[in-house]
Amino acid sequence: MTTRIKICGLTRPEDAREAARLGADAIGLVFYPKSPRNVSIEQARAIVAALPPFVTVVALFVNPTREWVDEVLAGCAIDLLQFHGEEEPVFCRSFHRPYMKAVRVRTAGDVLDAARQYPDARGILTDAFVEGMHGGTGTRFDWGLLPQQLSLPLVLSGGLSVDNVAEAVHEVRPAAVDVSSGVESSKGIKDAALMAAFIAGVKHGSV
Ligand SMILES: O=C(O)c1ccccc1N[C@@H]1O[C@H](COP(=O)(O)O)[C@@H](O)[C@H]1O
Repeated sequence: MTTRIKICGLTRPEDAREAARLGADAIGLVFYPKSPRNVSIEQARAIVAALPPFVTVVALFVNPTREWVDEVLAGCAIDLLQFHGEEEPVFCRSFHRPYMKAVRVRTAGDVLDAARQYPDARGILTDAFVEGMHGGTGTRFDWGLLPQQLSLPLVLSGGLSVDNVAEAVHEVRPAAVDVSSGVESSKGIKDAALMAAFIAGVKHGSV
């Protein structure tokens, strides 16, 4: 199976265009005001308009209100929701859109528990646990905590970079990888050379 690639935390149309040109399957837009990568609906619309067809647009939220998710969905062409906080399953599914649930991994049971709790999610995204932060920290976690088998597709994230992504893909065999910090020159600004090397690393690790 091809390992799909999501580049998250874009804030500029030109970075989205470049990510797609290089072969990213999905891009992520952060709708979380506390993030340095937060975008407005207007910014998001401009980013989405820069994309060619067949690139999945993911909207990332952390404990949003229903009204905020509805406003984003009404204002911008979103394909998939990514919930990164403590959102309940009933909330995640209530938008009638495909969604992923993120889990910040501390114990071997965390990912299995999440798959049991969110059986209708399109995937479980695993991130590092960093006290007081919800994600996008550039921190990796112990991949040995991940289950060998999971009922849902596993999206590996958390501190992935050009230096470790081939090893990560080779070792974990995730359905997809998600990266933000590891391909940035500064927060929210993606580096074309790093994105290219990251995507090459995924391909290298997949063989
Ligand atoms: O990118 C952010 O600022 C962010 C904020 C709050 C929650 C999640 C966030 N990003 C996601 O975190 C993971 C790991 O990112 P990194 O590669 O370690 O920087 C990834 O899924 C991002 O989409």
